[in-house]
Amino acid sequence: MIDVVAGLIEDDHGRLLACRRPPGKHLAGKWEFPGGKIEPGESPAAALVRELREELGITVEPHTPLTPVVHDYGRGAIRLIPISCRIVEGLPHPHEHDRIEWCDRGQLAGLDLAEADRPILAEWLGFPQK
Ligand SMILES: Nc1nc2c([nH]c(=O)n2[C@@H]2O[C@H](COP(=O)(O)OP(=O)(O)OP(=O)(O)O)[C@@H](O)[C@H]2O)c(=O)[nH]1
Repeated sequence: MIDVVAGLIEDDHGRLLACRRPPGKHLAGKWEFPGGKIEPGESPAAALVRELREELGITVEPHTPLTPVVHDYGRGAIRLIPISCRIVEGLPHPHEHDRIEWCDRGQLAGLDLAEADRPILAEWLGFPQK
């Protein structure tokens, strides 16, 4: 099982940052929540901070963990661990995605999201709006 952390980055308008996987990668063209594989001995929150620095050039503060999702795309199972977070420094620039987009609830519902991310988005959409 490979543990992967994914950040639900919320802005002040209640939107989430969605990122599109680039051509040539597994799940190219699918949208996801940015993050990546957790290294041995690393906590999910620490992995999230490290990955979002690398991928987007931002520093985040992890907040609430959501329910992890185990999924197999046919090449071994991943455990996707979602954590909501806020940006405390920097503006996101895509270093590893071909598009990034702040999405409101309607836009999120219409995204061609990676399969493992769908229950995560459903859980987040079920939270009361601020
Ligand atoms: N970062 C991230 N990965 C996700 C999400 N949803 C999802 O299924 N994944 C899958 O989790 C795995 C780890 O992703 P990654 O971004 O760290 O790794 P990668 O694409 O460089 O590695 P890979 O191509 O060897 O799998 C990938 O297979 C990716 O497709 C998500 O929301 N965020």
